[in-house]
Amino acid sequence: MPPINNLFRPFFAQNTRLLRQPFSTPRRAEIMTTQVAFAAAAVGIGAYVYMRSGATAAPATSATGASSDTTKPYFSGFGFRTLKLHSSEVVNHNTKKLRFELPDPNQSSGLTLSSALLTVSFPPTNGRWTPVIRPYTPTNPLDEPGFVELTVKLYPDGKQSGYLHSLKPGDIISCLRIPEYVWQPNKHDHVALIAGGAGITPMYQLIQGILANPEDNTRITLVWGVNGDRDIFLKKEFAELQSKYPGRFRAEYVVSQPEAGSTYRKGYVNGKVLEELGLGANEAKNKSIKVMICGPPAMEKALKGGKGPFANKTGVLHELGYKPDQIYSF
Ligand SMILES: Cc1cc2nc3c(=O)[nH]c(=O)nc-3n(C[C@H](O)[C@H](O)[C@H](O)COP(=O)(O)OP(=O)(O)OC[C@H]3O[C@@H](n4cnc5c(N)ncnc54)[C@H](O)[C@@H]3O)c2cc1C
Repeated sequence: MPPINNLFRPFFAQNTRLLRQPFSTPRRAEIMTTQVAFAAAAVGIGAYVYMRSGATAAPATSATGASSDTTKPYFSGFGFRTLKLHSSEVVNHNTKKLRFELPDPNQSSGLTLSSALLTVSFPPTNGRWTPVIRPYTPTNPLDEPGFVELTVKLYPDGKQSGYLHSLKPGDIISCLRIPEYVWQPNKHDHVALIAGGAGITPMYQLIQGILANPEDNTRITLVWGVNGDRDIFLKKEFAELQSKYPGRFRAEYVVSQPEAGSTYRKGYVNGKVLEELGLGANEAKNKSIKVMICGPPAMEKALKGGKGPFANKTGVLHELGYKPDQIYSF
Protein backbone atom coordinates (compact mmCIF):
# COMPACT_ATOMS: atom_id res chain seq x y z
CA MET A 1 0.00 0.00 0.00
CA PRO A 2 1.28 3.49 -0.73
CA PRO A 3 2.07 5.63 2.31
CA ILE A 4 -0.82 7.78 3.44
CA ASN A 5 0.66 11.25 3.46
CA ASN A 6 -2.48 13.27 3.80
CA LEU A 7 -4.61 12.65 6.83
CA PHE A 8 -8.07 12.72 5.44
CA ARG A 9 -8.42 12.73 1.68
CA PRO A 10 -6.03 9.89 0.88
CA PHE A 11 -7.31 8.23 4.01
CA PHE A 12 -10.89 8.21 2.78
CA ALA A 13 -9.73 7.28 -0.71
CA GLN A 14 -7.98 4.33 0.88
CA ASN A 15 -11.06 3.27 2.81
CA THR A 16 -13.31 3.55 -0.24
CA ARG A 17 -10.94 1.40 -2.26
CA LEU A 18 -10.82 -1.20 0.46
CA LEU A 19 -14.60 -1.32 0.75
CA ARG A 20 -14.93 -2.14 -2.93
CA GLN A 21 -12.87 -5.32 -2.39
CA PRO A 22 -14.50 -8.62 -1.36
CA PHE A 23 -14.96 -8.41 2.39
CA SER A 24 -12.54 -11.15 3.33
CA THR A 25 -11.25 -11.48 6.90
CA PRO A 26 -7.82 -9.95 6.19
CA ARG A 27 -9.53 -7.04 4.38
CA ARG A 28 -11.86 -6.53 7.34
CA ALA A 29 -8.88 -6.55 9.66
CA GLU A 30 -7.19 -4.00 7.47
CA ILE A 31 -10.23 -1.71 7.50
CA MET A 32 -10.54 -2.12 11.25
CA THR A 33 -6.89 -1.13 11.62
CA THR A 34 -7.46 1.94 9.48
CA GLN A 35 -10.60 2.88 11.40
CA VAL A 36 -8.82 2.44 14.70
CA ALA A 37 -6.01 4.62 13.41
CA PHE A 38 -8.52 7.24 12.29
CA ALA A 39 -10.26 7.22 15.66
CA ALA A 40 -6.95 7.34 17.49
CA ALA A 41 -5.86 10.29 15.38
CA ALA A 42 -9.10 12.20 16.03
CA VAL A 43 -8.98 11.49 19.76
CA GLY A 44 -5.27 12.26 19.95
CA ILE A 45 -5.59 15.50 18.03
CA GLY A 46 -8.61 16.60 20.04
CA ALA A 47 -6.84 15.86 23.30
CA TYR A 48 -3.67 17.57 22.15
CA VAL A 49 -5.43 20.75 21.02
CA TYR A 50 -7.55 20.80 24.18
CA MET A 51 -4.48 20.51 26.40
CA ARG A 52 -2.42 23.13 24.63
CA SER A 53 -5.11 25.71 23.97
CA GLY A 54 -6.68 25.70 27.41
CA ALA A 55 -9.87 24.38 25.78
CA THR A 56 -10.34 27.52 23.69
CA ALA A 57 -10.66 25.49 20.50
CA ALA A 58 -13.07 22.70 19.73
CA PRO A 59 -11.55 19.29 19.14
CA ALA A 60 -11.13 18.18 15.57
CA THR A 61 -14.08 16.18 14.38
CA SER A 62 -13.90 16.71 10.67
CA ALA A 63 -11.53 17.83 7.98
CA THR A 64 -12.20 20.82 5.83
CA GLY A 65 -9.20 20.31 3.58
CA ALA A 66 -7.94 23.27 1.60
CA SER A 67 -10.21 26.29 1.69
CA SER A 68 -11.25 27.39 -1.79
CA ASP A 69 -11.91 30.97 -0.66
CA THR A 70 -8.53 32.59 -1.14
CA THR A 71 -9.76 36.01 0.02
CA LYS A 72 -9.80 34.69 3.59
CA PRO A 73 -6.69 33.93 5.63
CA TYR A 74 -5.83 30.31 4.96
CA PHE A 75 -6.00 29.14 8.55
CA SER A 76 -9.15 31.08 9.45
CA GLY A 77 -11.68 28.96 11.32
CA PHE A 78 -10.96 25.54 12.67
CA GLY A 79 -10.09 22.37 10.82
CA PHE A 80 -7.42 20.72 8.79
CA ARG A 81 -5.70 22.42 5.91
CA THR A 82 -3.42 20.93 3.34
CA LEU A 83 -0.09 22.49 2.48
CA LYS A 84 1.95 21.79 -0.65
CA LEU A 85 5.73 21.71 -0.37
CA HIS A 86 7.25 24.39 -2.58
CA SER A 87 10.92 23.84 -1.75
CA SER A 88 13.24 22.60 0.95
CA GLU A 89 16.67 23.76 2.02
CA VAL A 90 19.27 22.02 4.16
CA VAL A 91 20.25 24.47 6.90
CA ASN A 92 22.72 22.33 8.83
CA HIS A 93 23.77 18.72 9.43
CA ASN A 94 20.32 17.67 10.72
CA THR A 95 17.88 20.47 9.97
CA LYS A 96 15.81 21.38 6.92
CA LYS A 97 13.75 24.42 6.13
CA LEU A 98 10.53 23.40 4.37
CA ARG A 99 8.61 26.09 2.50
CA PHE A 100 4.96 25.28 1.88
CA GLU A 101 2.82 27.33 -0.48
CA LEU A 102 -0.70 28.54 0.17
CA PRO A 103 -3.26 28.15 -2.65
CA ASP A 104 -2.99 31.84 -3.53
CA PRO A 105 0.37 33.65 -3.50
CA ASN A 106 -1.30 36.77 -2.06
CA GLN A 107 -3.16 34.92 0.66
CA SER A 108 -2.18 35.43 4.29
CA SER A 109 -1.78 32.45 6.57
CA GLY A 110 -3.87 34.07 9.31
CA LEU A 111 -1.57 32.63 11.95
CA THR A 112 -1.28 34.81 15.02
CA LEU A 113 1.63 35.33 17.41
CA SER A 114 2.25 32.69 18.57
CA SER A 115 1.03 29.63 16.68
CA ALA A 116 2.11 26.14 15.80
CA LEU A 117 0.82 23.61 13.29
CA LEU A 118 -0.13 20.13 14.32
CA THR A 119 1.00 17.82 11.54
CA VAL A 120 -0.43 14.35 11.04
CA SER A 121 0.92 11.46 9.04
CA PHE A 122 0.35 7.73 8.83
CA PRO A 123 3.73 6.13 8.26
CA PRO A 124 3.49 2.34 8.24
CA THR A 125 4.98 0.82 11.40
CA ASN A 126 5.21 -2.96 11.57
CA GLY A 127 2.55 -3.12 8.85
CA ARG A 128 0.06 -1.09 10.94
CA TRP A 129 -1.17 2.41 10.26
CA THR A 130 -0.57 4.32 13.43
CA PRO A 131 -1.10 8.06 13.31
CA VAL A 132 1.87 10.25 14.08
CA ILE A 133 0.85 13.66 15.39
CA ARG A 134 3.51 16.27 16.11
CA PRO A 135 3.54 20.07 16.39
CA TYR A 136 5.92 22.30 14.41
CA THR A 137 6.33 26.05 14.58
CA PRO A 138 6.22 28.24 11.47
CA THR A 139 9.46 30.20 11.24
CA ASN A 140 8.78 32.66 8.44
CA PRO A 141 7.25 36.04 9.35
CA LEU A 142 3.59 35.25 10.06
CA ASP A 143 2.43 38.11 7.83
CA GLU A 144 4.37 36.84 4.79
CA PRO A 145 1.76 36.17 2.10
CA GLY A 146 1.59 32.89 0.20
CA PHE A 147 3.90 30.78 2.34
CA VAL A 148 4.31 28.90 5.59
CA GLU A 149 7.76 27.65 6.49
CA LEU A 150 8.71 24.94 8.96
CA THR A 151 12.23 24.35 10.24
CA VAL A 152 12.54 20.70 11.18
CA LYS A 153 15.34 18.91 13.00
CA LEU A 154 15.75 15.26 12.03
CA TYR A 155 15.92 12.93 15.05
CA PRO A 156 17.50 9.48 14.70
CA ASP A 157 14.54 7.16 13.92
CA GLY A 158 12.25 10.18 14.23
CA LYS A 159 8.88 9.23 12.77
CA GLN A 160 7.51 12.64 11.87
CA SER A 161 10.81 14.46 11.40
CA GLY A 162 11.93 11.62 9.10
CA TYR A 163 8.68 11.84 7.19
CA LEU A 164 8.91 15.63 6.81
CA HIS A 165 12.57 15.41 5.72
CA SER A 166 11.55 12.90 3.03
CA LEU A 167 9.02 15.23 1.38
CA LYS A 168 9.64 16.36 -2.18
CA PRO A 169 8.35 19.54 -3.86
CA GLY A 170 4.68 19.01 -4.73
CA ASP A 171 4.04 16.67 -1.78
CA ILE A 172 1.15 17.57 0.47
CA ILE A 173 0.80 17.50 4.24
CA SER A 174 -2.24 17.95 6.48
CA CYS A 175 -2.11 20.21 9.46
CA LEU A 176 -4.17 21.97 12.03
CA ARG A 177 -3.46 25.41 13.48
CA ILE A 178 -2.92 25.38 17.22
CA PRO A 179 -2.77 28.56 19.23
CA GLU A 180 0.25 28.84 21.48
CA TYR A 181 1.15 31.66 23.90
CA VAL A 182 -1.03 34.66 22.97
CA TRP A 183 1.47 37.49 22.68
CA GLN A 184 0.37 40.90 24.00
CA PRO A 185 2.69 43.78 23.05
CA ASN A 186 4.25 45.64 26.01
CA LYS A 187 2.69 43.39 28.63
CA HIS A 188 6.23 42.71 29.84
CA ASP A 189 9.23 45.05 29.74
CA HIS A 190 11.54 42.17 29.03
CA VAL A 191 11.25 38.56 27.85
CA ALA A 192 13.95 35.97 28.37
CA LEU A 193 13.62 33.27 25.74
CA ILE A 194 15.49 30.11 26.69
CA ALA A 195 15.75 27.54 23.90
CA GLY A 196 17.39 24.15 23.69
CA GLY A 197 18.21 22.73 20.25
CA ALA A 198 15.16 22.71 17.93
CA GLY A 199 13.27 24.59 20.66
CA ILE A 200 14.58 27.69 18.93
CA THR A 201 11.65 27.72 16.45
CA PRO A 202 8.89 29.20 18.66
CA MET A 203 11.45 31.73 19.92
CA TYR A 204 12.36 32.78 16.38
CA GLN A 205 8.68 33.24 15.54
CA LEU A 206 8.22 35.44 18.63
CA ILE A 207 11.40 37.44 18.05
CA GLN A 208 10.40 38.28 14.46
CA GLY A 209 6.82 39.13 15.44
CA ILE A 210 7.76 41.35 18.40
CA LEU A 211 10.48 43.27 16.59
CA ALA A 212 8.39 43.78 13.44
CA ASN A 213 5.70 45.59 15.44
CA PRO A 214 6.70 49.28 15.79
CA GLU A 215 4.23 49.62 18.69
CA ASP A 216 5.92 46.89 20.73
CA ASN A 217 8.85 47.97 22.92
CA THR A 218 9.52 44.67 24.68
CA ARG A 219 13.20 43.90 25.22
CA ILE A 220 14.24 40.37 24.28
CA THR A 221 17.15 38.28 25.51
CA LEU A 222 17.54 34.96 23.74
CA VAL A 223 19.64 32.22 25.34
CA TRP A 224 20.09 29.26 22.99
CA GLY A 225 21.71 26.10 24.32
CA VAL A 226 22.98 23.61 21.73
CA ASN A 227 25.22 20.54 21.65
CA GLY A 228 27.83 21.75 19.16
CA ASP A 229 28.84 24.83 17.16
CA ARG A 230 27.35 23.31 14.01
CA ASP A 231 23.87 23.28 15.58
CA ILE A 232 23.66 27.06 15.46
CA PHE A 233 21.96 27.88 12.15
CA LEU A 234 20.31 31.27 12.66
CA LYS A 235 23.40 33.19 13.71
CA LYS A 236 23.37 35.56 10.71
CA GLU A 237 19.66 36.33 11.15
CA PHE A 238 20.10 37.03 14.86
CA ALA A 239 23.20 39.20 14.28
CA GLU A 240 21.21 41.28 11.78
CA LEU A 241 18.31 41.71 14.21
CA GLN A 242 20.74 42.64 16.98
CA SER A 243 22.30 45.40 14.91
CA LYS A 244 18.91 46.58 13.60
CA TYR A 245 17.38 46.72 17.10
CA PRO A 246 20.21 47.69 19.47
CA GLY A 247 19.15 47.61 23.11
CA ARG A 248 16.01 45.67 22.21
CA PHE A 249 17.39 42.28 21.20
CA ARG A 250 20.43 40.22 22.03
CA ALA A 251 21.25 36.58 21.35
CA GLU A 252 23.51 34.50 23.58
CA TYR A 253 24.72 31.01 22.70
CA VAL A 254 25.71 28.24 25.12
CA VAL A 255 27.40 25.18 23.64
CA SER A 256 27.79 21.99 25.67
CA GLN A 257 30.43 20.36 23.44
CA PRO A 258 32.18 23.23 21.63
CA GLU A 259 34.72 22.68 18.86
CA ALA A 260 38.36 23.44 19.61
CA GLY A 261 38.76 27.20 19.42
CA SER A 262 35.04 27.86 19.68
CA THR A 263 34.18 31.38 20.81
CA TYR A 264 30.86 30.40 22.33
CA ARG A 265 30.13 30.17 26.05
CA LYS A 266 30.77 26.58 27.08
CA GLY A 267 28.39 24.44 29.16
CA TYR A 268 24.67 24.20 29.81
CA VAL A 269 22.03 26.85 30.41
CA ASN A 270 22.12 26.86 34.20
CA GLY A 271 21.60 29.35 37.03
CA LYS A 272 25.15 30.69 36.84
CA VAL A 273 24.88 31.40 33.10
CA LEU A 274 21.48 33.08 33.49
CA GLU A 275 22.78 35.23 36.35
CA GLU A 276 25.85 36.22 34.36
CA LEU A 277 23.53 37.29 31.55
CA GLY A 278 21.56 39.51 33.93
CA LEU A 279 18.45 37.31 33.90
CA GLY A 280 17.80 36.99 37.63
CA ALA A 281 14.15 37.84 38.34
CA ASN A 282 15.12 39.87 41.41
CA GLU A 283 17.24 42.37 39.50
CA ALA A 284 15.63 45.83 39.50
CA LYS A 285 15.65 46.01 35.68
CA ASN A 286 13.71 42.71 35.49
CA LYS A 287 10.66 43.73 37.51
CA SER A 288 8.28 42.77 34.72
CA ILE A 289 10.27 39.96 33.14
CA LYS A 290 8.69 36.88 31.59
CA VAL A 291 10.69 33.79 30.82
CA MET A 292 9.72 31.38 28.08
CA ILE A 293 11.33 28.02 27.59
CA CYS A 294 11.32 25.40 24.87
CA GLY A 295 13.78 22.57 24.83
CA PRO A 296 14.39 18.91 25.49
CA PRO A 297 12.74 17.43 28.60
CA ALA A 298 15.98 17.35 30.64
CA MET A 299 16.57 21.04 30.07
CA GLU A 300 12.98 21.99 30.90
CA LYS A 301 13.08 19.88 34.06
CA ALA A 302 16.31 21.50 35.25
CA LEU A 303 14.90 24.97 34.61
CA LYS A 304 11.36 24.66 35.93
CA GLY A 305 11.35 21.61 38.16
CA GLY A 306 8.70 18.91 38.15
CA LYS A 307 5.50 18.60 36.15
CA GLY A 308 1.86 19.30 36.99
CA PRO A 309 1.30 21.02 40.35
CA PHE A 310 5.06 20.97 41.03
CA ALA A 311 5.95 22.82 37.83
CA ASN A 312 7.76 26.14 38.23
CA LYS A 313 8.06 25.74 42.02
CA THR A 314 11.53 24.24 42.07
CA GLY A 315 14.43 24.30 39.64
CA VAL A 316 16.84 26.93 38.40
CA LEU A 317 14.25 29.60 37.56
CA HIS A 318 12.61 29.29 40.96
CA GLU A 319 16.03 29.73 42.57
CA LEU A 320 16.59 32.84 40.46
CA GLY A 321 13.44 34.39 41.91
CA TYR A 322 10.89 33.65 39.18
CA LYS A 323 7.30 33.16 40.33
CA PRO A 324 5.33 30.37 38.64
CA ASP A 325 3.22 32.80 36.60
CA GLN A 326 6.37 34.40 35.17
CA ILE A 327 7.34 31.15 33.46
CA TYR A 328 5.83 29.82 30.26
CA SER A 329 6.84 26.57 28.65
CA PHE A 330 6.00 25.86 24.98
C1 LIG B 1 4.85 23.32 20.54
C2 LIG B 1 5.97 22.55 19.86
C3 LIG B 1 6.55 23.05 18.71
C4 LIG B 1 7.58 22.33 18.08
N1 LIG B 1 8.15 22.87 16.96
C5 LIG B 1 9.16 22.21 16.36
C6 LIG B 1 9.81 22.77 15.21
O1 LIG B 1 9.46 23.86 14.73
N2 LIG B 1 10.84 22.07 14.66
C7 LIG B 1 11.25 20.85 15.16
O2 LIG B 1 12.18 20.26 14.59
N3 LIG B 1 10.64 20.30 16.23
C8 LIG B 1 9.60 20.93 16.82
N4 LIG B 1 8.97 20.36 17.88
C9 LIG B 1 9.30 18.95 18.24
C10 LIG B 1 8.47 18.02 17.31
O3 LIG B 1 7.09 18.19 17.59
C11 LIG B 1 8.78 16.52 17.49
O4 LIG B 1 8.72 16.20 18.86
C12 LIG B 1 10.15 16.13 16.95
O5 LIG B 1 10.24 16.43 15.56
C13 LIG B 1 10.40 14.61 17.13
O6 LIG B 1 9.38 13.90 16.51
P1 LIG B 1 9.66 12.54 15.72
O7 LIG B 1 8.35 11.90 15.42
O8 LIG B 1 10.56 12.78 14.57
O9 LIG B 1 10.48 11.70 16.78
P2 LIG B 1 10.01 10.38 17.57
O10 LIG B 1 9.75 9.29 16.57
O11 LIG B 1 8.90 10.75 18.49
O12 LIG B 1 11.30 10.07 18.41
C14 LIG B 1 12.52 9.61 17.79
C15 LIG B 1 13.67 9.69 18.75
O13 LIG B 1 14.01 11.07 18.97
C16 LIG B 1 13.95 11.37 20.37
N5 LIG B 1 13.38 12.72 20.51
C17 LIG B 1 12.19 13.12 20.07
N6 LIG B 1 11.97 14.42 20.38
C18 LIG B 1 13.08 14.82 21.04
C19 LIG B 1 13.48 16.04 21.62
N7 LIG B 1 12.70 17.15 21.58
N8 LIG B 1 14.70 16.09 22.20
C20 LIG B 1 15.50 15.02 22.24
N9 LIG B 1 15.18 13.84 21.70
C21 LIG B 1 13.99 13.73 21.12
C22 LIG B 1 13.04 10.33 20.97
O14 LIG B 1 13.32 10.13 22.34
C23 LIG B 1 13.35 9.12 20.12
O15 LIG B 1 14.51 8.46 20.58
C24 LIG B 1 7.99 21.08 18.57
C25 LIG B 1 7.40 20.58 19.73
C26 LIG B 1 6.43 21.31 20.38
C27 LIG B 1 5.80 20.74 21.63
